[in-house]
Amino acid sequence: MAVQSKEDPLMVLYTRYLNILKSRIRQRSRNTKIIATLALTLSIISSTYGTYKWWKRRSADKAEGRKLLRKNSGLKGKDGERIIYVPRGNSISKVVIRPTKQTTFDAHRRLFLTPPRVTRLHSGTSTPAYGPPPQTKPGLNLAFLHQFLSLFNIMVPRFRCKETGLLLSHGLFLILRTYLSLVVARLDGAIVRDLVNGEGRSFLTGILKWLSVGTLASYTNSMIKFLQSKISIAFRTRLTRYIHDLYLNRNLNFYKLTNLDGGVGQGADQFITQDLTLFCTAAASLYSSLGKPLVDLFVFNYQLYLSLGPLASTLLLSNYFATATLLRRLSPPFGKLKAVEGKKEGDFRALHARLIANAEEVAFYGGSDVEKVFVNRAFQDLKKWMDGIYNLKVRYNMIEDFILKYSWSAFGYIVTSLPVFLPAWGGLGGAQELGPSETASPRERGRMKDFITNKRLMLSLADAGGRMMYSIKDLSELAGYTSRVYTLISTLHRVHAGAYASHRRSRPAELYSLTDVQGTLHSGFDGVRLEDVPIVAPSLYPYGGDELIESLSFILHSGDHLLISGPNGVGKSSIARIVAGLWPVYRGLVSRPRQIGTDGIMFLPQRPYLSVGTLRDQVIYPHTEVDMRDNGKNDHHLQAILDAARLGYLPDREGGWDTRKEWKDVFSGGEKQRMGIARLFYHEPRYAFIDEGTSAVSSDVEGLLYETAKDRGITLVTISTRASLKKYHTYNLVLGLGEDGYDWEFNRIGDAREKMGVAREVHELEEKLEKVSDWEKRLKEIEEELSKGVHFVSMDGESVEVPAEAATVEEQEGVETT
Ligand SMILES: Nc1ncnc2c1ncn2[C@@H]1O[C@H](COP(=O)(O)OP(=O)(O)OP(=O)(O)O)[C@@H](O)[C@H]1O
Repeated sequence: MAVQSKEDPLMVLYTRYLNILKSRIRQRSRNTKIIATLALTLSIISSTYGTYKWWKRRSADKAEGRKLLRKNSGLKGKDGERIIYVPRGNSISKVVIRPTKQTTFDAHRRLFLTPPRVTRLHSGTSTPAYGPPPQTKPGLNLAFLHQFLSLFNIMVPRFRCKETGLLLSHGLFLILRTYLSLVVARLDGAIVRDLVNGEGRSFLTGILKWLSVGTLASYTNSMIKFLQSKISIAFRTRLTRYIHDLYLNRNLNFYKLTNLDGGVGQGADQFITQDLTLFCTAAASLYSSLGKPLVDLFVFNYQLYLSLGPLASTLLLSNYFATATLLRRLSPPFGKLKAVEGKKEGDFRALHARLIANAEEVAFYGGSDVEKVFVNRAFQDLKKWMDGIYNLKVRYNMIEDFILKYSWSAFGYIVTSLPVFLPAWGGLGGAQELGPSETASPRERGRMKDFITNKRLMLSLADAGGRMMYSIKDLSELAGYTSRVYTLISTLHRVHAGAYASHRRSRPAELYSLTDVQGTLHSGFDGVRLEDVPIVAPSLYPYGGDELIESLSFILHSGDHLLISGPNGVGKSSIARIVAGLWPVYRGLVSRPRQIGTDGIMFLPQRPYLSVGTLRDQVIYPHTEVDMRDNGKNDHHLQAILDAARLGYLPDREGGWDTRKEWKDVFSGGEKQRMGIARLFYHEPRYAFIDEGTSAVSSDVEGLLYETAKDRGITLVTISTRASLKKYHTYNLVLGLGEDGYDWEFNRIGDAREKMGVAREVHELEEKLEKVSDWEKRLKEIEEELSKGVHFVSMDGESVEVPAEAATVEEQEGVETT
């Protein structure tokens, strides 16, 4: 057959361009040749010098990394980038993490919050506000295309980036593999022909060629797999960093996402850890499972067109379309099924995470049985869903397998037989059949070679087509993962931008919902000020929150310490949440210092938090060791701080500053609270909110801690129900007054109003005490009477006095007491 006997097209191209180059060089003058040689030498010297400088810089980096590796290597570079050194075998590699710029988020907001109408992801309101509405089912539709392209913008941010390089080299290897498959198909045919012809020399050469092509093909195959994994991890790195930048930033999106928005349910952990990984793996594998077969389809179809003729090509193409249409119709909605599976996995995982976080409490209550019921129920739910998916899959796989493997191969045999049975329609193969008649035997051998080559091509083609068809399912599953990741990122954008709009344009926003935030949080004030601020416990979007206090106003300057007191659940901690920016300011104005922590304002939460890391990290949290050293502090300072917080024994007890433990299990309740106070002493903020920060600390130590904090120039805002703390404060904000408990009072401790308030309180207490003493008196009288004896009236009306100890016996015998 002519095609197989032709020279390799790649070799033809190579020889042609080599000859052109040689002839051009020959035509040049002597001077030009000298100049060109000089230029080449210069460029070699300069690139060698460049490489030498690069190598020196790299060695210096490595030396720096080795020095910093054992310490916390979170160095900060320009533009907020972080430099970390990671051990890699015997060497160390430097990783620079650049934060995503605000302008990038602004540019992407359009993609994630205002999708084009045609995708039907848009909610229809004029104001851009929502992530995908629930009615958009994940599947092979325009919404999927939009979501995937939006994510692609993050995964491959510019043309000149690492990911483009990876995709291009992956593409090159895919083309190389297709080319090698062609070479293999030809070789296969040639080897069989030589074997049948009994040409030993050609046969051996064929085998040698086969082995060398095989080596190259194996290398290509493993490179394809390697690059596929590299693409997957590169995509994952881009997306994870992007999500982390959006999730963990100054806007406190990680808190707001679950506590205020609720768009992603229980939390983002499942989305970030599992769904994102599945999405990246599916996206990277789809590139090769769609890209390679697509290249194969074109190349092999063309080859088969040449050798089998137009009829065969038409038949093959119609076969593809028919199969794709049929499978698409029969395919269950894998995208939607996968998205729901992801959610159920998340629920199950969340229950386990919750159990780990609260293990001690559950153990004290002996709650293992009920917790088991919860986790088993969640697992059962997940299992049922997955069983359903497997049942659907088994039916679909059966049909898919039959069509792609057996009916396609039967069809393949028919197509390859075209040159034999229908030579006029059989392309070059047919032409050979119609050619001048040779002896029967060489023609048969030629047929065999052609048949084997064509069969191999058909097999590769069937494989390519099959993989394309299989990827319909993969594509649907990818649509499910895409929808999950897109939902997370669009919800994060919504939280980040505060882009909330009323669901119905005609209806006004619900009172105290996220669409009804009209207050201002002003940071940059030297003090804490609230002006007509309602204290509202928010509900999840789009519902309205509960008003705890209608309107609160007070102002606090440096040096004036404030105690916020009142009954439980009245809204004391809520004030701290509003000032910290965790909850929205629905109305009025809240002013506070700009900085959080050192030189600004700091909040010690009610539940003490201990981070992962060393003992040192616990004291300096949220600083890192590098920050600590930048601030001119060292371990001696930290020791003095621990001494002041009455925790000076900790480094010895725990084995030094660099000890790493699960600190939340190591420290006692009081130690945890004192660690919070130690952090306060380390950061020395101008203002500090302490929410029940010393409730587990003995009162003598508590007093010392308060005095030390004040001596260090920290203005305290203490939230507590302990009246004994009054003596360390200047002002007292009392909540929960009045009949309904909605009133409040802000008094200077010790002034006339406060004294009146205290007198009133004392008076109320005295009244209560009087009542108690009346009751005590009465109780005494009863006891005395009982000890004297009890008068009983017998059944016949006579009064009988019975000693106390006998009374119960008489009672049992039916005597009525008076
Ligand atoms: N994350 C939250 N989302 C919605 N409502 C909340 C949230 N946290 C607390 N609340 C509600 O806000 C109200 C006030 O809570 P807050 O913690 O301010 O009370 P508190 O006065 O500090 O009580 P305690 O003295 O018990 O600490 C409570 O009714 C509570 O249910």
